[in-house]
Amino acid sequence: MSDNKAGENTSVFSPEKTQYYEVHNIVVPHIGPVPIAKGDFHKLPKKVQKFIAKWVDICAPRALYICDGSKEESDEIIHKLVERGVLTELKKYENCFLCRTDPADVARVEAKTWISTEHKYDTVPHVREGVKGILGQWIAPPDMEKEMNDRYPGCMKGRTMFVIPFSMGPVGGPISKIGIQLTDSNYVLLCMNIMTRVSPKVWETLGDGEFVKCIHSVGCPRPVERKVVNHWPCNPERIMIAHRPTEREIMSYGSGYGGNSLLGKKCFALRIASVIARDEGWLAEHMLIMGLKNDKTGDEKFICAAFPSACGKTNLAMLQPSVPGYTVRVVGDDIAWLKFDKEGTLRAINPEAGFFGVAPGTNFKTNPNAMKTFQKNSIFTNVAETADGGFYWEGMEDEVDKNMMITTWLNKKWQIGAPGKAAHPNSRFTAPASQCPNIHPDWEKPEGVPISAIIFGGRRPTGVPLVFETFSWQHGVSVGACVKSEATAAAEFKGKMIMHDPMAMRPFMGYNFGNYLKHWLELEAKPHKVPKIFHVNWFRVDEEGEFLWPGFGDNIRVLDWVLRRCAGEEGIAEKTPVGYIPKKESFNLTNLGDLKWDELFSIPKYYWLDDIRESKRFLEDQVGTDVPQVIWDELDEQEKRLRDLL
Ligand SMILES: Nc1nc2c(ncn2[C@@H]2O[C@H](COP(=O)(O)OP(=O)(O)OP(=O)(O)O)[C@@H](O)[C@H]2O)c(=O)[nH]1
Ligand SMILES: O=C([O-])CC(=O)C(=O)O
Ligand SMILES: [Mn+2]
Repeated sequence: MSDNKAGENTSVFSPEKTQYYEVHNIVVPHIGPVPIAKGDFHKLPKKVQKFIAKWVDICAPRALYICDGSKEESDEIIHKLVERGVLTELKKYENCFLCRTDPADVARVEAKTWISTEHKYDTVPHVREGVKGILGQWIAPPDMEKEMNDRYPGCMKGRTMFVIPFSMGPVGGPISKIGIQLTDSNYVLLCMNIMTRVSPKVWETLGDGEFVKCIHSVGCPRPVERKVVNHWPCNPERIMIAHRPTEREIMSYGSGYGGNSLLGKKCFALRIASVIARDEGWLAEHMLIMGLKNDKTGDEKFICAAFPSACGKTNLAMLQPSVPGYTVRVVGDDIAWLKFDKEGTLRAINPEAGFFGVAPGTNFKTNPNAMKTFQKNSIFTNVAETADGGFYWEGMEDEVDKNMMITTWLNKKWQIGAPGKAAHPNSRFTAPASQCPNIHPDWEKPEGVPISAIIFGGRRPTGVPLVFETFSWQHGVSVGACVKSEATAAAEFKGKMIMHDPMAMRPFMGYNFGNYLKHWLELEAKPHKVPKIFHVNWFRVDEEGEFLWPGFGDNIRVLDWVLRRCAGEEGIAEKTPVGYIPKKESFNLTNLGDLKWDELFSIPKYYWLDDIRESKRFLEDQVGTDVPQVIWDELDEQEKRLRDLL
């Protein structure tokens, strides 16, 4: 790569030239001219030209393609991918396609995700000696440079480099941010077109301004050395998802899947954005946003909820109520950017433009709104296919003919009832949010919607009640800091272990978690009106392992109680050591049938005492001296309340 001049402290990635353009080529110092397949390179902002040139010089693609996010562009790419066998058309629907990945590339890889800052403790907390930190992985800049040098030079040989200008949040909105992703994956381009706002308008809005630099390569230059499985190039052994928050830069190598490759999502909108949010006084959170309009009064309230991956955000956001009373509409299903306005009201925007949702478990009973959203213009990854050109996954048993021939995600013939699974447990749909039948009319409102409640939750098979309200903002933050959940298929973990996932952000923290908690606590300052904080658990089971709560559409009953509490309704809550729980007679139980209320709401003293000790140990081990004193005080008080319990 570039030869550093003596004494000059530049990265090996910095080309010296600033003039890169010939009529049909971009000309870079080390590899010379590279043809421009599409787009007006010379019209791009200068900073962008420099960014692209630097990476063309390093990655050595065979051509450059500047995307415009148009329907024609997607159609052209889809056509090519269908011809090559990368995508299969799902003929039963309009403009829907199935993609099967290499089975070695099916989920986020947390063990290979890194953040690089000059000072280690900017990124990770003071973890106890000998303990492996789980709240982010730090890598020193020189080590990162070395890893990059081992991967990127020539990594796009024989492939096209796509330049994707995208906005997280409505283009030009006051809370929105711009990113530019370079990628050699056309699947990624298609999904980015759905998940973010890709448009030439981004160039105008950007001008000379700052943008988040996103570099992505599947790590499979041509001629390929690694066998390509399913026409899905990737390099799982060499995956590295790296972030430089100070430089607002993301470099992702080796994977084409989901949160590893759609860099606007977890990498930008959570990890990098949480750092920007810290610096600018707002929050970037792993939260859904939804609106609930009271049909009687017409009053509408919005709430945010943070659950770990594959724990029910998409389902709650799209909720179809099982009982009358509310009109429920979705603003976002995965990520919220929250900012206090001048009046001190907390407002949230959904930075995304699409849903990248878990397919298994989704059906017309559990989530009809999702089903209706992806009947057209959608991409399905690692689901199964029915003989009549439809999608199929676990949970659709009652919606497909029992004798239907099905091809699994692994391309094997299969029928309902046969052993094994038809779809990968982390298989996903990618669909435009605008197609959701209950999308909120204000979902793209640039200044966001006002938030009345924040809800934390996780998969807790035992001990944790269906819902409780925390006593204060500080208590709520301590509850968020202690969120735990059973592992799911969204990342590489196996088995059903209960893991800590504080604030549902464990895999997505962009900076020292202790400082993140301080930031949350500081937001309570005047004139900020902080919302109430709740905790929910849809996943408690009885002795037979059956869910105690029906979940899905019935979750409206819980939200009803939450909103009544937010409105200050008295007499509907009972105080317990962990928070307020509903009084049974105040809770909407109409048509619910048998419900083991006492079991669903019990707060077993010794379970909770163990839990709190374990949470304290977790914070001591993982966050150490960075834990704010307020959090210790809250945990001590909670422990005392539990001890006093008869
Ligand atoms: N029992 C039960 N299962 C649920 C409920 N809500 C969601 N699920 C199941 O949990 C799984 C994940 O749900 P999602 O809504 O996709 O979870 P998510 O939080 O959006 O996941 P990510 O997109 O990975 O962040 C699916 O298989 C759902 O069917 C519920 O209320 N009760
Ligand atoms: O990031 C991904 O691959 C999918 C996702 O939404 C999550 O894991 O929370
Ligand atoms: Mn989701």
